[in-house]
Amino acid sequence: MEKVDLILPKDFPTLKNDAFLCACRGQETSHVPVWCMRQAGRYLPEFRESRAGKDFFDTCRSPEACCELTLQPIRRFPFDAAIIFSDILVIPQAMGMDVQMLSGKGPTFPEPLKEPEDLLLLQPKVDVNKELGYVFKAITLTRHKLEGKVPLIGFTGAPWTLMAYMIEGGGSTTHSKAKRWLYRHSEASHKLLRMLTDVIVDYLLGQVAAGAQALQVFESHAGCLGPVEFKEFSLPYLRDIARRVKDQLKESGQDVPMIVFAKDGHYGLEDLSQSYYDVVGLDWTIDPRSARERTGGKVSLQGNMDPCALYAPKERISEIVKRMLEGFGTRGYIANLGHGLYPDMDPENVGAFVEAVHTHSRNILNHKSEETQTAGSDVSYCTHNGGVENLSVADSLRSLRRNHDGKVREPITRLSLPNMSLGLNQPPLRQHKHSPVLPMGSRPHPPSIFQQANSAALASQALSVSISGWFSQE
Ligand SMILES: Cc1c2[nH]c(c1CCC(=O)O)Cc1[nH]c(c(CCC(=O)O)c1C)Cc1[nH]c(c(CCC(=O)O)c1C)Cc1[nH]c(c(CCC(=O)O)c1C)C2
Repeated sequence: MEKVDLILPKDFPTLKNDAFLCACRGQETSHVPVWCMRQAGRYLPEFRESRAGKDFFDTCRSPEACCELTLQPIRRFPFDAAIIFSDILVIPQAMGMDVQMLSGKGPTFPEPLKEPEDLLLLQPKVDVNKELGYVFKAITLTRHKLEGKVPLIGFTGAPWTLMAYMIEGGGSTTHSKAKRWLYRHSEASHKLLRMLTDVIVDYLLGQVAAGAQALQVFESHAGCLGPVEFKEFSLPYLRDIARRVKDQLKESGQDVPMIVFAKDGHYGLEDLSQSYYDVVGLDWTIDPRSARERTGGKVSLQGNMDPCALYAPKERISEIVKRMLEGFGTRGYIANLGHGLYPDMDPENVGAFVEAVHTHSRNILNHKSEETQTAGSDVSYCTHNGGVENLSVADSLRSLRRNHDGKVREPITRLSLPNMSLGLNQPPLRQHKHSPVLPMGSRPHPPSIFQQANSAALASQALSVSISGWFSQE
């Protein structure tokens, strides 16, 4: 028996920094958590040294190597989360396809899928413990070795992105071979997407059983689909994955935050915010305020600085980060890049990015808490029996809790802020002198609530959470 087999997914060290997990759930944090996609990567000299001369997928199959590569960025920077070192293409391998990582070329499938008959060559049922147990071992080992410093994220590629690689045989700019299947062999495409979805669900559940504390689903090739194809070939499978994983975890009393990152999939933002995920990851082409408006507080957001901004001088990085934080607000937000780090990036600038997120967000939060103390006496919160209690804005906001389906968990009667009030089908309420209250019993046109609530949300940086309560309780 190998040493790593004796390390079990239990008795994990206590988590010391839960900012990332709290932000995923829309809860308050003392700073905005930050991590970077591809934080374990070639921009780090220690990564290049560890990987030198070794085959990429041999490295992926070594739990000790994956653990070491995952920990390297955590030792260097105060990231708020670690992501397990692996690759999305281990799934096609588990389904029986040969995938090699060729230097200078990237992932290559010597025998990609060409026609629908080729689906018969794939394993119809994958035993993830047998085929991908090495990833689970890497997760368990890493979770122990992290010593509770930060949570560990597990991940997978989404069905469409994996399908694209399996048909293209590697990276592509047009994805024309894979898209040919969508237009020409739509039934076979759905069959393949369903097969992938089944493996992915088992794979993600296996990652959680091994110790993953959050899960990210990468739909890296969403951008080459139009809105219609996205709705048919990507969204239903992304939804199915989150629903099935969440449902099965619920049965064992677990709730693990799930993040969906559909790169360049702007048109899917509203749909993705109502797809059982806790967090929607954004690339840099979306404006933070507009993303908040379009997702209406139903999910937390993650992203979205242009990775190339890391080529800027440190002072400029700091300004860009500040603007990004002002756009997203500090609650229900995880700072990240809009895509992965590139190999030629300067680790020092990555450090500057992390520091800027922590420093600016702490400043904003400290400033906000001073304002909240002043605003506290202006806030009235009406209880169920019609009484009125005075609560601070912070208390009122704290009592808003989201479920992953976007519904407010605790019954909120009304939340009044100096410039905004929301009523939720409750007994007659008294109007606070500073609060223009929506008339009881009226059903204002949703967009008008949206506009009002959005300006309040921008001011308070959290109110948007209650908008979903309004709609879900109607
Ligand atoms: C560091 C690395 C990885 N994969 C590859 C590399 C570079 C090659 C090397 O080090 O030798 C090849 C590697 N693997 C892949 C590519 C992209 C090829 C292409 O389509 O152009 C390359 C060069 C495929 C891949 N692999 C992944 C995605 C989804 C994210 C994204 O959109 O970038 C994709 C598309 C996921 C992935 N891949 C990796 C991680 C590790 C954790 C971390 O982020 O720190 C993750 C999450 C690790």
